[in-house]
Amino acid sequence: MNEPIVSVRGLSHRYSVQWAVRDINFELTKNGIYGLLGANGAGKSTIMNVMCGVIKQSHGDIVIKGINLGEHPEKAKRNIGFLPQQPPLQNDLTVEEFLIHSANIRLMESKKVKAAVSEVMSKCGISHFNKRLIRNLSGGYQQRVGIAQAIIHKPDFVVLDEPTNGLDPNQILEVRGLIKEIAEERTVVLSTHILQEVQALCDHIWMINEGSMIFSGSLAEFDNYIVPNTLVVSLVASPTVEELLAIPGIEGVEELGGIRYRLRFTDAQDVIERLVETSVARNWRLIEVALEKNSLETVFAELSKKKLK
Ligand SMILES: Nc1ncnc2c1ncn2[C@@H]1O[C@H](COP(=O)(O)OP(=O)(O)OP(=O)(O)O)[C@@H](O)[C@H]1O
Repeated sequence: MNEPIVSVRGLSHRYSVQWAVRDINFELTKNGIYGLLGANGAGKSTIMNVMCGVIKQSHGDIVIKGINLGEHPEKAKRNIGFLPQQPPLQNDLTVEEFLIHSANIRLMESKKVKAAVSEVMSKCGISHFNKRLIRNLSGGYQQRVGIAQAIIHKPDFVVLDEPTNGLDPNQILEVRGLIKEIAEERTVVLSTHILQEVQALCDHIWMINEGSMIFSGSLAEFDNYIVPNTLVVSLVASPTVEELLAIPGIEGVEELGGIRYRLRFTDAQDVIERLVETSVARNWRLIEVALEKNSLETVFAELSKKKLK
């Protein structure tokens, strides 16, 4: 197996008495977009700040491309690009001046700075604003500058804390497009509290609740993690609610109007078989059976109540 780009081992952090993050573990070996999903205050920014060496964790290790961040911060940080929740922009500088400043902070070789600034402005679609003061850019373009400063030194690992927060719908689409491009050649971890964001962008999801990781998997796994427990049926003969409730395994019936019903059950396979048998025996004329898929919102609400085993 390849050397992991990032390993997070037993990461815990507390600011004062309360633990903000408890025992987070993961390893990333492939490029792509990894989404850290959680409600406000779940612990996302804490994890990101620790992974980027902005705050020092109470316990655990962060290893970036084989380099322990706690032991060799300067060396490890050469491989990390970070866009914090509050982008570190300097409003009185032009885009170009600010990116030169960012390259210098990253200790880039001075002869490489000019080309790197030009390349990153082109990549982020901000070349035409090179001489504009950052304060005079729209929110979407400011965010592009924030992303540009995060990748100017060509890190393999890029961390973006709520990168589309506060942007309008068009800006969100543009910034998401840019993130996808960046992830083609890098490992990107982003945080969000918006389910649609992970759906639109991420190859892998972690869900954080009250500082603990409660889910880790693909979007499809996330969506299917909670097995559906309702189905919708159409019965031409319109049986009564009591008749349907009499079928073993059906725990609730909701009339949807006309000949349609929503049935809540415990075991899908058994219930469907019994329903078909009963329908044939009583001539109910079953013409539709559809399992209802959980919406991501439902999964989110359910997972928030669970803890990862
Ligand atoms: N500097 C700090 N001092 C004390 N407590 C803090 C500090 N920063 C965060 N916390 C607390 O740690 C917990 C996790 O916060 P964190 O900012 O990591 O969550 P988050 O998921 O990023 O939320 P948000 O999306 O609102 O930023 C919260 O209870 C928060 O109040």
